[in-house]
Amino acid sequence: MENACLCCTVCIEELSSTGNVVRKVQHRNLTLTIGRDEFKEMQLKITFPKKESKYLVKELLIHKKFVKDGKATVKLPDHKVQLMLSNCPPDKLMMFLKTLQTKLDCLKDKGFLSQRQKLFSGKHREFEEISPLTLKDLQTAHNAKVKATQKSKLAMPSKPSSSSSSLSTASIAGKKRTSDQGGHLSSLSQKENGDKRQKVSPGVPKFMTMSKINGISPSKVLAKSVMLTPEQNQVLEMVKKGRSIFFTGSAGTGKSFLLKRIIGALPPNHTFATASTGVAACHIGGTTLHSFAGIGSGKAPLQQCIELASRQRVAQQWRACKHLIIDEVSMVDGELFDKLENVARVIRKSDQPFGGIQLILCGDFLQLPPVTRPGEIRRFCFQSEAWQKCLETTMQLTDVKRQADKSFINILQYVRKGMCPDFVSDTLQATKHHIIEKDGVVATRLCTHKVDVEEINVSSLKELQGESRKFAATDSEEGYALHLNTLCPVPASLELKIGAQVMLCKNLDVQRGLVNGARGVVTSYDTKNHGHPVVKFVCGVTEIIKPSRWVFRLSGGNTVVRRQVPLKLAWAISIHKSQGMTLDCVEMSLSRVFETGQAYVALSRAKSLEGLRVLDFSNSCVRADPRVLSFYNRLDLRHRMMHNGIEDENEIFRPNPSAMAKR
Ligand SMILES: Nc1ncnc2c1ncn2[C@@H]1O[C@H](COP(=O)(O)OP(=O)(O)OP(=O)(O)O)[C@@H](O)[C@H]1O
Ligand SMILES: [Mg+2]
Repeated sequence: MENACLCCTVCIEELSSTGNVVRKVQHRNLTLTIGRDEFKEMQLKITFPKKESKYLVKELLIHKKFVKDGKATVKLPDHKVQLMLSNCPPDKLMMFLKTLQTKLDCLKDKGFLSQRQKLFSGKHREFEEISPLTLKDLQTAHNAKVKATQKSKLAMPSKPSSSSSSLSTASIAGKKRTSDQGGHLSSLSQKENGDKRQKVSPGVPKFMTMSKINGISPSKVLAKSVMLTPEQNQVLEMVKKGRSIFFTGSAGTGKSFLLKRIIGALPPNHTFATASTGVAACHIGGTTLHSFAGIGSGKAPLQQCIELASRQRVAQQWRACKHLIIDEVSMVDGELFDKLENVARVIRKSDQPFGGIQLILCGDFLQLPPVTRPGEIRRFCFQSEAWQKCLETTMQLTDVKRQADKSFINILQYVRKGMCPDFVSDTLQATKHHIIEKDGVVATRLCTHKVDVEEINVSSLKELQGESRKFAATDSEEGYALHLNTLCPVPASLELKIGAQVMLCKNLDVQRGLVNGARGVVTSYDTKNHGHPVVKFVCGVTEIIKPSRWVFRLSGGNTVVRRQVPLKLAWAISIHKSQGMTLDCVEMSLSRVFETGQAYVALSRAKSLEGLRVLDFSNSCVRADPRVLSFYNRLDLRHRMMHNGIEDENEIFRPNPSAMAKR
């Protein structure tokens, strides 16, 4: 069972009775397996290259603050052992810990056998991998926690005493041994010979309680694990097989969404998530491709780029990389891609394509192209030599998730391909009469040019009556403000007034609609609590917006953190900056469109036709690059050919056999 096994780096720490580390040994690539013994009690098996160790698990403490970085600590107080796990695929680690916790909660609910009962049972030793987590398990664990919380509330003396003594005499009727569950009790251990509980490791304050880890309701937990569409799952499987892949699809088919899941499925120490632009990089929690590569703008001759990438910290990063993710690859210049491929081979001292790195590229070439200077010849990434050499598989996502309205999706498909039949232009022209303002939230204006954005936001803020408030970002390193301004969606200094139109730049609570791109208006400040802005969102939720953190990995591996209120002014944003976003209510002027794909990017940000207003639609803004169209036509042709004879209908290219053999 996939979630019962985890392969990662494990540092095994042996602890003294006071909780100090007395010995520690680090092992790479150990396998942890959750199983049951002959008494159906939980065992954690660690498989070393030449031996294995098994621990009976009755108590467990988990520190999972860094689970997103693929790290966690599992403490087994009964065995005085602490396992420091690192370099785990974050999603896998999360599910492993959830399985461990939930199954243990279920077992605790049933109670444990005594040593005596075990001795007299006469059973043979057994180890069986634990069964997959079911909704029933989650429900049982959840109920057990509720029950335990109620019991502990009832057992709680009116005057709380300072230690375990108030808890030590609590016993649970009908069970030989039950370690009470949930809440603070999960940080308590029991002695073998009774129901006495005492606090273990008072010196380890940051261990999570089980109730916190399992705090999500069972249905939500399972829903989260089945969220990918079948075609998204196919891509994920292909990535897991180690293929170098390009996956594409129209706007809103969930490419970036899937990338986040892919990142969660790969080992963090060897995975580098990048994108062609800062905004797109931030969207997937990564860095820019330029920042990763450490070759400046990449315009210098190849030899110079190699020298730049040979700097110790940059080279270390290139060597550590086994999986390179690039979002919005349509904006990566073909010449740059060829240079990167060359640099990768030289720095990694490998003749394999891209130095043996697995490439996971995603984007839509019918959206914005690479930025070029006037007079410069544009070369798309798919026209590069490296593309032909390195990419083994291309897959397409076809299920649009951003919009639900089929007729709007159909209109967008025409615009994407540079086509504008009458019904498309009639429908889009008619949107200029749409009234999309709601509850004081005005539509965000998408502008073709950056200068217009600045002007609209500054002048609109000025026009508002009332005092302005400034919110200053806190950066972990001084001197990075300018760099962070390009990477981070929030500015170093954010000026707001009551009535300011804002956009949320972070997913705060997806269930309640507080998602990246959600539009709202500042209604007041939370005077009781640091004066954080209070925002009323289009989705109907009013929320105090507290500062959030953004972590960026710089070239050379260092990280820098910006802490700022996750809002930005949203009277206007540029179409280039909007690439990758989903917007609630959006207005645009397309008369000065200057790029192929630009109108498509702007239009496809809207979640619905009702939430869209095009002020001046004309057919001339709908443009697609003929080279890109023929690239997609070739893909479609191969797709159709494969459809007849090949099982995997979304797979367009068969793998490049030479690249496969070498990896
Ligand atoms: N499997 C899914 N289930 C539910 N929602 C999804 C799924 N996949 C994507 N979405 C949602 O669809 C919207 C669009 O997804 P996303 O931004 O990843 O699309 P995209 O293909 O990257 O678009 P673009 O080309 O514009 O960057 C997001 O709100 C995302 O949360
Ligand atoms: Mg995207």
